Amino acid sequence: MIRPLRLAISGASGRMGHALLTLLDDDARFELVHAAVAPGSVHDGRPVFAGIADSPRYAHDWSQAPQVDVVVDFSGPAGLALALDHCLAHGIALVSGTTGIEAALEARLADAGKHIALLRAANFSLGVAVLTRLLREASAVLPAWDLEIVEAHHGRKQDAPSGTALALGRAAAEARQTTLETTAVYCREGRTGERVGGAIGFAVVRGGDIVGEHTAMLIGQGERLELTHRATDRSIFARGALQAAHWLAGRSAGHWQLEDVIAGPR
Ligand SMILES: NC(=O)C1=CN([C@@H]2O[C@H](COP(=O)(O)OP(=O)(O)OC[C@H]3O[C@@H](n4cnc5c(N)ncnc54)[C@H](OP(=O)(O)O)[C@@H]3O)[C@@H](O)[C@H]2O)C=CC1
Ligand SMILES: O=C(O)C1=N[C@H](C(=O)O)C[C@H](O)C1
Repeated sequence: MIRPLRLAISGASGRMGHALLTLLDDDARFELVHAAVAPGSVHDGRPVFAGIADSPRYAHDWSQAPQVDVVVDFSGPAGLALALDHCLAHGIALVSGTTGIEAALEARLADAGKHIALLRAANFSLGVAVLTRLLREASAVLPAWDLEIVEAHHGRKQDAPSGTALALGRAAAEARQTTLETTAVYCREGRTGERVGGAIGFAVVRGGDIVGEHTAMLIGQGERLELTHRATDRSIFARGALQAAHWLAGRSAGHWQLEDVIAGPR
């Protein structure tokens, strides 16, 4: 019998942590061995699975972690930085869905690919992977149409625009042989003047319990194409991340993509 992979979750007490733990209940591929939370978290020290005698406990301290095969991180920039330290120190594969990362941590992550297997995605759903492909194609076929990306999320989200919106914008920009750095418009207010040709605009909605919605609007003269993805359940992200973790554990160092996982075994 193949032993289950020893899994650590970074951000285990959060919304995505909860979605991951719910799926793990019924997934023999993994054994949860560490459940990382923030220093000072109210969950620190509590059992992860209430009523189970030998349940792992939430812990802020990675030095308490036993041997781990793969870490799945949905925490935030600070939590990801701590998980990354641990993965680099012990040669552990890392799957991360954390978004809103600043340049210094991006640079550390870029370098980490030389030492560990790393797979990051702004969105682990299958539907958004397909949306990205469709947008790439539509943007290339309709290069002169105006592109606006609208995203909506729950009121507790910490970053904007969402990582997914930025990734969609990047994919479209690439298909048009340009970059987000030169085309993105993140904010419009007051007397903005006319829309700049070739701009990729972003608009952000926050409120209530919206799980995550993204619409790419390609706007021409007399017609408009809209590509929309609506997530209604976080389990779609959790399932994708666990699939990625199963695929990534034991792989060589490097930056792997969700597309590699979807394409199948190598
Ligand atoms: N790629 C994708 O498919 C998706 C990505 N995301 C991204 O995942 C991230 C988390 O989202 P969500 O679950 O909604 O967030 P939550 O705020 O619900 O959860 C965050 C979790 O991270 C923990 N945490 C916070 N700071 C630290 C720290 N310094 N060290 C260790 N752990 C820490 C929190 O612990 P505690 O609260 O106990 O203190 C909590 O468990 C965000 O960046 C979000 O954008 C979300 C959904 C899908
Ligand atoms: O914070 C969230 O909730 C989500 N974040 C991701 C993002 O920033 O794109 C993915 C998903 O839309 C949910």
